Amino acid sequence: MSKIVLLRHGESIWNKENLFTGWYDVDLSDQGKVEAKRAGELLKAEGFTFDVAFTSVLKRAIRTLGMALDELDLLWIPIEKSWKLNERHYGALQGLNKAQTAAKYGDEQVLVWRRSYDTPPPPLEESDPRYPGSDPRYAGLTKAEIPTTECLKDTVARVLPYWNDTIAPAIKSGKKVVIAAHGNSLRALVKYLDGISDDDIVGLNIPTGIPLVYELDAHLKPIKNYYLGDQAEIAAKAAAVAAQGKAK
Ligand SMILES: O=C(O)[C@H](O)COP(=O)(O)O
Repeated sequence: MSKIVLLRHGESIWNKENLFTGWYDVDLSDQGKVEAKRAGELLKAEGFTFDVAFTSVLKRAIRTLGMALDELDLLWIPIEKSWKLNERHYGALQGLNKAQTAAKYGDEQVLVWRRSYDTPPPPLEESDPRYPGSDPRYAGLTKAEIPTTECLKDTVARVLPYWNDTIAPAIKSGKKVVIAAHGNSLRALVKYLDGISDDDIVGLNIPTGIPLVYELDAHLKPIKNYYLGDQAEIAAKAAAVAAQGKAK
């Protein structure tokens, strides 16, 4: 049996302001830093240790991982960063306020953009300053790999090969693994691990800064999964994520 930990970054400044973020590289809010430290404390209290860590190329996930590893005195372990663990690209919605977008287009439309499996948000033009094509961290990507928008299906299509080619072999070799990533790149992974249907994934919301433990069998099939911490508080945090896309 292997145990892995999935960790969504702590609250970011744009989470706090309720803005669609995607590939925008925003830092943690003060609350997000508290959450990241707390995640490390929880992992330490439960006796977790790690041999290798995987994260995205976005600072909110990298910083969360660093702060959690610092609590565990594991800042020295190898950290592999990949764009394949980035947040889902939010296309032309990036930078817009979620509640205001719902007030303009309706709660239902925003739910489709946020949570449907295969309907992407409106795309960016390549001339848009938000297009990631000239960002040096994506210099190694092919044109086809650089998104102008993504639905969850598109995110699964990059997260899953990274899981299969890089993360799963590390787990199978006996390494203890932590993955610090994002709400939707982790939804992509959880959908795959738990075999969640395209319809049911709409209802899955992952709270910020809470360690999600998966116990896996020898074939890396989940035996069980659970969040560390106060379960009522975690459920309230997940419900708050769901409510971010409502006009109110
Ligand atoms: O990119 C974002 O805005 C968030 O990290 C995830 O947003 P969502 O919960 O609206 O999909």
